[in-house]
Amino acid sequence: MMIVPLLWREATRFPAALTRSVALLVLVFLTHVGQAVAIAWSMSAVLHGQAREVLLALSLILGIALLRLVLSLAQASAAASLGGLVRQAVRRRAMEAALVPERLHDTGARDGSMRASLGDGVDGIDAYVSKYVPAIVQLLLTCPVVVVALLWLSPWAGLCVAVGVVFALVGPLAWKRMMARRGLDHWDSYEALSADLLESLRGMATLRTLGDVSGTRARLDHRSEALRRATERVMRGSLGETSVTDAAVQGGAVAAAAVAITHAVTGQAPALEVYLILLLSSEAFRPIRDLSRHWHAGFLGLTAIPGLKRIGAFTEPGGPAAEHAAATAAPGTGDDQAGEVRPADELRVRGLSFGYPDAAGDVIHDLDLTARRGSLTAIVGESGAGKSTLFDLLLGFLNPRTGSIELDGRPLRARDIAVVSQRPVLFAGTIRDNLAVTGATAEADLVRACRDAGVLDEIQRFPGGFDTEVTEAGTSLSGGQRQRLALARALLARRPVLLVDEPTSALDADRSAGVIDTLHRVARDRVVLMISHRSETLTEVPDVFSLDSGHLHRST
Ligand SMILES: Nc1ncnc2c1ncn2[C@@H]1O[C@H](COP(=O)(O)OP(=O)(O)OP(=O)(O)O)[C@@H](O)[C@H]1O
Repeated sequence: MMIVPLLWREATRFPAALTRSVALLVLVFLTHVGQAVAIAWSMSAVLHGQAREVLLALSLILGIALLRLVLSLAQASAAASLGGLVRQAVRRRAMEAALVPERLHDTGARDGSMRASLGDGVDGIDAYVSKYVPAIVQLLLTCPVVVVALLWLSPWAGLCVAVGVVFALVGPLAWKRMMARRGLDHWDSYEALSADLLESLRGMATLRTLGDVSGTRARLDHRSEALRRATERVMRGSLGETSVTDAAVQGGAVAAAAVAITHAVTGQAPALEVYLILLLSSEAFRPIRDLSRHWHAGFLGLTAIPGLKRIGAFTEPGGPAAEHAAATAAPGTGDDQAGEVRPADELRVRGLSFGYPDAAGDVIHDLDLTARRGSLTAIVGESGAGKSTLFDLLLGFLNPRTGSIELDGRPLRARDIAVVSQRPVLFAGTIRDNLAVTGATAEADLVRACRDAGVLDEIQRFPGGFDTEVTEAGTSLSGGQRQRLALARALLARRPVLLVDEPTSALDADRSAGVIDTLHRVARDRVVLMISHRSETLTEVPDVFSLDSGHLHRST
């Protein structure tokens, strides 16, 4: 018996479903005990030639079997419903955490391992929670009752069974712990293979052009081999665990049977009692056999726990992630959604300093910046100067060591900001679907935003117009089209601050000038702050700052 408090807590979050599942399990077990008693009665009646009793006992056995069928079906359904509730809750929390990026660009999480945890990991804990947990409760409730009944019938037989039960529960603990340890390696291998496989599939074109297909195949083979070895190690541990449990169960039952036979031979007990000892001692071990079966089914869930913890599946909403999720909640739900942008005049950053925890010095040094509504503000800087870090600080993904960020004199909130990232993400669906994530659905709004973003002409040239399908990650559109569509989406979000990261990186000179014109226009009723590498596109921008190793200067 291995109790994992974290998963118990998940099961006890649904007390009604857990109680129903346990109660039905106990009833099913009672039908087994009842049937054992009826069989003992029928055999004793056969021995004594009591035809009427035999008939009665056989009818009872049949009735109990039918009752058990109904109860077993109800119990399976109760277990499925408990498992479903837990799965849903765990997945919901994981999704809530997953939908809050740690950084604008790189979150550090690998999609493949996330998928493995969210899919197979969550399914794995279902078996532990819906089957193993109720089976433990049932064992604790029923096993002592049967052992006491056996002690009453025959103290020696009861003692043999009691010792067998204790050994069956305690004996395999060391094996179970070893399996749990090996299981973690197994899960790590499984996650690593899933992550590598997904990345290889996504990057297949790049790998092919770099001539690394065979290298990738070798890496995947290596991962596969590691997973096979880890699986074998777990299976060896599992065999050991099963053998110890079986030895204790069989040993206890055989010893009790030997006591029963001795009673029969010496004539110490009537036939009915002998049969009862034989059958009940076997029934006493039934919950243990069930528990062992469910342990193997629920084992995958145990090994997935660290992965699930990493993605926040056991973290209650209410932490910083949830606050951020709430702050960036879907447009249409906040007070700043109705109608036009609720304007803000001034974004002011004062004395901002930040250093990464594992880095030697600060990346942003005592930075002051004011960006105003009405004119575009741009920040230029070399690669590594700290531009993305500054955006992550503005977005609240990183916490400054010192300094403040205010919008019109109050702290800047995540829901004040719309972002067009350097690598905009589009979702599988139509262009309209991608724009509708902002909550805006009116055709006139979509047309205006797309016109302002300079992408309307191209959309109208597609045969499907706004209903043209874009694939996952937007690969059916050009880089420039994706960027302008993302800009249209950000405009539809109606936030008072617009952050734009490298808006012209995927554009030719004409298009770049067009996008800068667009940003000038949208800056009339928003604070617009853009990052750029290309200072040559910023000749018309009045406020250009240059970021140099985390120090900000006004550009000349
Ligand atoms: N998670 C991190 N841990 C430690 N250092 C980091 C981390 N992320 C970024 N840095 C460092 O911080 C500095 C600023 O990085 P940042 O990504 O902000 O630069 P950037 O100006 O946006 O660069 P680019 O134009 O290439 O995107 C770099 O020296 C980078 O190596």
